[in-house]
Amino acid sequence: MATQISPCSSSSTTFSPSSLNQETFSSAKFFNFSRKSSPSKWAFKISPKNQFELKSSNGYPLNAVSLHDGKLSIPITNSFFNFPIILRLIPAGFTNALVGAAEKPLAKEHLPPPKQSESHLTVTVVGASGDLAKKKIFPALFALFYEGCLPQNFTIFGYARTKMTDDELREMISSTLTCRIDKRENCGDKMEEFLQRCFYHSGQYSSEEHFAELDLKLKQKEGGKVSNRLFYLSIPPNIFVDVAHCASGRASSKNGWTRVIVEKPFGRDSESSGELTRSLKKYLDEDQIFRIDHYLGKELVENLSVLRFSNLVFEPLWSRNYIRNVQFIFSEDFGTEGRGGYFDNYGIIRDIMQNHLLQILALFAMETPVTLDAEDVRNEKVKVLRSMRQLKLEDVIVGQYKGHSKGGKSYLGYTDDPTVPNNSVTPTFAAAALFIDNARWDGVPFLMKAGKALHTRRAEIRVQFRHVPGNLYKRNFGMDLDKATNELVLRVQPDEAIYLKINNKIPGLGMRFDRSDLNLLYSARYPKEIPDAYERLLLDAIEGERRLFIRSDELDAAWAIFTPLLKELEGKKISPELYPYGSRGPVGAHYLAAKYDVRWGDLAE
Ligand SMILES: NC(=O)C1=CN([C@@H]2O[C@H](COP(=O)(O)OP(=O)(O)OC[C@H]3O[C@@H](n4cnc5c(N)ncnc54)[C@H](OP(=O)(O)O)[C@@H]3O)[C@@H](O)[C@H]2O)C=CC1
Ligand SMILES: O=C1O[C@H](COP(=O)(O)O)[C@@H](O)[C@H](O)[C@H]1O
Repeated sequence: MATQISPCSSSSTTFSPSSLNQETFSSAKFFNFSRKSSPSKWAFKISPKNQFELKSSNGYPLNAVSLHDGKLSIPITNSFFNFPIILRLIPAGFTNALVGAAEKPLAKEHLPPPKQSESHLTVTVVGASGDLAKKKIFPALFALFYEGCLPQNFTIFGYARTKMTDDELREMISSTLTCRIDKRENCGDKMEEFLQRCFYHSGQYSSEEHFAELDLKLKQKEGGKVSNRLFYLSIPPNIFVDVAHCASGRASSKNGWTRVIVEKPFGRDSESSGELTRSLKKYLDEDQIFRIDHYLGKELVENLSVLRFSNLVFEPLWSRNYIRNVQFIFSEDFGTEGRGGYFDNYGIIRDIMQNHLLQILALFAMETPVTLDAEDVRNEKVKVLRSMRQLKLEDVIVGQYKGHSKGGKSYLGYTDDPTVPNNSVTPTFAAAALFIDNARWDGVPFLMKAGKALHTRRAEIRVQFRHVPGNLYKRNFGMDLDKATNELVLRVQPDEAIYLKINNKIPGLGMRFDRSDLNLLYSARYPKEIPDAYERLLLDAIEGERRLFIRSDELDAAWAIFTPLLKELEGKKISPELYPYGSRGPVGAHYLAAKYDVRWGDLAE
């Protein structure tokens, strides 16, 4: 039986012990459950005669459970999954001091969350009038509401300088809300219900007074319940600290939690990032700061660890012994249109490589974490990032797109954008070779390639394996053994897929070979629409799950790899190689790969 559990909606699930990892016990047992709990944690084998009482450590009422025909049935409710909770499964008649003794006092952040009906969640989207808020944040909040993932009592607030009424905010966001293709029923009613929970407050980002006004409105909505407040800073980075100051001083919760999601960019280099962290920490504790990298919320990125750590066929191969190189490729088939002003101050290395691609690399290359808990995973990511060499100028090439006409249509070059200086040398494309100086990855090139205005939109991880030693069939491959190596591809987007390139005999009497794919195409295997990355990350922030958010020491380690290179590039005003809009990017990327005896895997496709 596959143990598929809808993360948020109410359901009653029956677990069949025979299909899961099994455990026999006769005394009280503790289980740490959260939405992320792996099915193996749900494993019980219990004598068929026993009656068990299920109790949660945080006061949630959970129905008693009993066994029927060796099956344990647990009612799962919204509240059950909205907060990580520890459950104790106690054999009937087992009254003991052990149960009490085993419970540790909980730290403030881990205090039992109050019952749903007694608490109220508010999500304040700061910068509500902006592009990201409209495009991603409000739609993700609606999707969570539709899925039953938001608590019973919640309110959404938009905050920005633009003058708007509540109705105008609703009007603005209503055009961006959609229901999933497979869930159209009640869509209109649900949207209306959601919109009625959305409100707006106009204010300055550095005005304590305006945040105090917001606080009053939040209190009104909370109606005396315990208040949990999430602020999403969807604003330019130069005002992050002002907002953190005002929100924490004048609009933070007095009796529940206050968390702040901070959007990238987290600084421009090691110094500015360190300064930003220090400034934020004047007003917020590290565990209140949720630095978001939305690539960590993408389905295939989340699956990377599952693929590697739960499949025996992969983990033993995951080292320099079998892997020749790893490639992280990001391309977009549009330019910086509309965001040129922001982009010119950052460039593609800061916009994509230092965060999205490096985060994926860290997940890919880290050692096995002790557990899947946030701190264990982030500890391993920091270790691998700190084992990386600082990136050198000779291991990087940069490019910038120029105008191009194709099929009677003209595409403007990067510097044709009126918000970009004519003489800008900001890279819109970069390729880099990175190295991890540890025992597992010594000498393996980790190549990155990221660009805007290229021929296609794509994000993928490609793992190229070594040649087969003493290959019996090498004559069949001719001179080019590279073409015969196995390659594992995780296509993050679009058309999520995992495929493995293998060599195969073409059926027939001869001995001719073919390169074929063992292909797991998500749309064919999993017909459900995949949630947007922002949904997963918002839900995690609401639940207090930090695993997919970036800790400050991870950020320091990430900037340490790129800062010297960025300074050199900018100090020397290195001119980028121009490439036509819609092309495959600068040819320098091929020379860089060739220097390490690598061929970009995406060229063959
Ligand atoms: N857009 C995207 O696709 C992505 C964005 N991000 C990050 O998310 C954050 C928000 O992005 P986005 O929505 O595109 O940003 P916007 O430029 O749209 O800014 C958001 C809001 O902030 C206010 N604002 C803009 N400029 C200033 C300024 N100079 N001073 C004070 N307030 C200002 C405006 O609201 P008002 O005038 O009403 O106050 C604006 O509506 C940024 O940090 C960005 O880097 C990250 C990934 C992707
Ligand atoms: O963070 C950013 O990401 C987007 C690409 O995100 P995706 O989820 O659409 O792949 C990129 O366009 C933008 O420049 C960058 O700031």
